[in-house]
Amino acid sequence: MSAANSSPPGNCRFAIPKKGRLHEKVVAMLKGAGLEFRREPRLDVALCVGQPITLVFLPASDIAKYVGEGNVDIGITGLDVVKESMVEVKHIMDLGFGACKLCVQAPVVDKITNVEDLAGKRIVTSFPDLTREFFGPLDAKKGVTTSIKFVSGSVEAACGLGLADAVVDLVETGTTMKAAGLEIVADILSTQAILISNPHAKHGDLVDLIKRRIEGYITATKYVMIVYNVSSDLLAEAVKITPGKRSPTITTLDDGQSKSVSSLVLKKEVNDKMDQLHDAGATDILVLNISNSLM
Ligand SMILES: Nc1ncnc2c1ncn2[C@@H]1O[C@H](COP(=O)(O)OP(=O)(O)OP(=O)(O)O)[C@@H](O)[C@H]1O
Ligand SMILES: O=P(O)(O)OC[C@H]1O[C@H](OP(=O)(O)OP(=O)(O)O)[C@H](O)[C@@H]1O
Ligand SMILES: [Mg+2]
Repeated sequence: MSAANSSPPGNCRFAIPKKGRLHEKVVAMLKGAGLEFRREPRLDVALCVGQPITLVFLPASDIAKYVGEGNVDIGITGLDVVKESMVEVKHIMDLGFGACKLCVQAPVVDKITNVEDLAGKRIVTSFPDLTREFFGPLDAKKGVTTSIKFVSGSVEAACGLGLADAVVDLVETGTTMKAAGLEIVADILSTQAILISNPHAKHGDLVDLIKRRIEGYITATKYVMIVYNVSSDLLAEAVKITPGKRSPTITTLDDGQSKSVSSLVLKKEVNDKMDQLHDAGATDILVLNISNSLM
């Protein structure tokens, strides 16, 4: 690394995907978590503003290995990458994006319903170790050896090209699989983006700070604050609808008859909750976005 592309000694190193579909989501998440940075063009490291943290931009598929081997302290990548890398890392938290499944897929025309029928055949994949682990017991049972070949991308094309009888690859919407005339025969793993650290990471305090900041951001994006007024005799029913994350905040209005209630509600449930509160007699119902949180 050149001087401009190196991390100051003593900084916590934090690896994030340099491109691909996880990159933008991770950058938006770090910004929301108050981990601001300036990245110069073409440089793969950037210093965080106000924290001794160096961001290191790496291919998503390499990040688990860097974290596991201690070259960086903490990182974000897919669970699929972590499992395939077969390294020991600490799984700190799920991040709630980048969700997809790793699946065995075979041509629809072959009508394969039992994955055991593929044991002993030719599989092409970007996940050779997970594929070997999956087919190992099936091979042992049948006394055959499945051929597993690695390709780095465009995996689904392998069957059409006559290179494979089936593939193992990620399925998100299923569009790529269907376009290639394939269907799912078996699921191997459900994956999403996760935060990982080296089990012996030196920067425990900074790892905790990153975890706390990201947790706060995730909570803020998942919840909204609902505020409403309700007469004292209807309060108990209304509070059942909005019990909050811990418990609701209840204050008495100046009229002495009514209460004002504020409570955290899951964003995806807020419209139903508003309808239910209206039916329970609540008025002046407001929904407020949360920009950040620390629980
Ligand atoms: N539809 C998807 N296909 C592949 N990976 C996905 C998908 N959705 C989420 N992911 C996650 O994103 C991770 C990185 O995949 P992505 O394809 O973005 O990186 P990449 O392969 O480095 O980029 P590219 O394909 O542009 O070279 C995967 O390991 C997986 O955890
Ligand atoms: O179910 P879908 O929504 O269609 O997504 C799944 C596809 O996306 C990924 O490929 P990517 O776009 O990364 O291209 P690549 O094969 O070049 O890696 C993955 O390897 C699948 O091919
Ligand atoms: Mg890809």
